Amino acid sequence: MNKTLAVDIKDLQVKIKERTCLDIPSLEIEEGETVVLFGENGAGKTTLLKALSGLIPVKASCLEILGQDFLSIPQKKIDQLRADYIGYVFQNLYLIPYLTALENILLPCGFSRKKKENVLKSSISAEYEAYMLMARLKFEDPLRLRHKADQLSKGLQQRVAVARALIGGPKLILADEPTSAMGSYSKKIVYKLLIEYAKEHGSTLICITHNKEADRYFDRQVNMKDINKSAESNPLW
Ligand SMILES: Nc1ncnc2c1ncn2[C@@H]1O[C@H](COP(=O)(O)OP(=O)(O)OP(=O)(O)O)[C@@H](O)[C@H]1O
Repeated sequence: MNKTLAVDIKDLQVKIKERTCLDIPSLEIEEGETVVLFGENGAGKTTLLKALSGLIPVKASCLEILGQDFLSIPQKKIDQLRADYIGYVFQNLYLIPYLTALENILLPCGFSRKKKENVLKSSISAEYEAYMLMARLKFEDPLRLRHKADQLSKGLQQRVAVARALIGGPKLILADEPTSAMGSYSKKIVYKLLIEYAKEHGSTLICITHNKEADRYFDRQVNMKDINKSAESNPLW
């Protein structure tokens, strides 16, 4: 049987300030696969996730994400596809500091009718789904979801960012070091939820981590130095 690819890349190149940061001859990730992406600092992990979500300009002979040809569709459509089908935990989180934790989690349902509809298929409301996700992340005190995002510790902010990425059942979940500010107990909870959620929804998960303990939770480990030719010539390491 033919496999369905969530990510199909050929000859992908990304230049930042005249320097080639990514030079990836080929990368295929199957629909529903959970992948951990690792590599040295500066190996291009974050840049790769940005390229996969259409956030930066790239050169490639093939960049198909969730069956959509990102090289031939207008940026506006890519932005809508990202809102509808991708959940992204950014390395810098990008929570809105003056909104509450709950309002931050609900944001994707405001940007995407698809995500809102998805939530309402399985939950009585988006708010209820947000509470359920945070309960699964062992966010002990639901009242703190009413606190402004910048009043929470970095570890709790990361959990809020994870819940925001998961709400609405995205087909592709991208997580950029989602547990960097957490202790080992919390890390385990977050990885467990990311994997469980991806499996429940048939979503593809790509997660960057420096945490070797995380490897065993994922279907596949991808080392940047095995896929990125420009990594060999990176002057940083
Ligand atoms: N905005 C930028 N301006 C200049 N150089 C950049 C920028 N973004 C990325 N780079 C460079 O691109 C390369 C890849 O960076 P990237 O952040 O993707 O690596 P990474 O593997 O995610 O690193 P880390 O583990 O430290 O987060 C690095 O050499 C970095 O210095």
